[in-house]
Amino acid sequence: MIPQIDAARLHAPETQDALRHAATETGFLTLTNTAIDRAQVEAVIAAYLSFFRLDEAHKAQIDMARTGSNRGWGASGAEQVDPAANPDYKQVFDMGMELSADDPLAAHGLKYYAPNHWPADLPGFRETLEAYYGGARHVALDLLAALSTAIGQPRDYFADRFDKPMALLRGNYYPPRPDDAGARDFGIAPHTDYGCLTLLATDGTAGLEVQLRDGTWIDVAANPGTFVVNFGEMLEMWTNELVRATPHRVIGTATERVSVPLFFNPNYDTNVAPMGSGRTILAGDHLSRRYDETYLHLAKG
Ligand SMILES: O=C(O)CCC(=O)C(=O)O
Ligand SMILES: [Fe+2]
Repeated sequence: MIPQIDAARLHAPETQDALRHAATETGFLTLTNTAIDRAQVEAVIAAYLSFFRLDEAHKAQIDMARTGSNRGWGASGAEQVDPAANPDYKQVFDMGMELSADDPLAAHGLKYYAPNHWPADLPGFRETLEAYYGGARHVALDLLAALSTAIGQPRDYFADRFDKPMALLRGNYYPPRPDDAGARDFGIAPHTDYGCLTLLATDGTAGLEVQLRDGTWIDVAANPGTFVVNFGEMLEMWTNELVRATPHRVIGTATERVSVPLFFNPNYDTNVAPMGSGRTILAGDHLSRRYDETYLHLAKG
């Protein structure tokens, strides 16, 4: 079972127990009662839908395969998260943190702090996403503060490591599963997320499946206003594999579906080597390696 966490009681002893269990056993939890209400989630999902419904030529203006950045539109087939499967049939729209050119971190991680690409003629789209992005980062950071005490670290362990976060907000659009889709075709193939923490909103349509430790897949659904949270490979490494990165997938159904993950990662220059190891592995370098394996246009480039 997936633990449920009340975001208004993150530091209560029973929540801390549930959080530790979620992070170290299942790798997934659902989160209610955050500062982001149902209406705001519905608004951001509606904004993404209005973008994905644009014709291809319009979206192609900000196709990341053409612009070469991981901002803007990713067409169906642009990513392959599992080398044993075909490229995912989902479409995506990505935006993230922008830093001014004179910021020392901007020089490093152009990929992570690059200017966003916005579609032309879509009123309110940018504002809706930016407002949601700000709120989602707060929710994610609060949850990390609670997680750090739940796993025996100081409450502020993560705080100043996430003040210029490589935080990517994505809209995933899954069309109805194509009639000719086969066993190697997925909305998103089985994978673990690369980063630290993923805060996912969905439109309430079923589709997400999570793999339990015995290998079975279970459905996880959340209505707008309830979030699904999971942990990624970077945090797994950072915490000496105390926190688990759990495989998940979307095969897809006859119903179209929108989901909105915030991939929440620390500042580019954060040392995410296993705690206590004395090694240095920069968060940005770690992430780059995994991105290069997944975004087909980066792998080719
Ligand atoms: O759409 C979903 O429910 C999951 C999406 C996902 O796993 C991802 O974007 O990494
Ligand atoms: Fe994922």
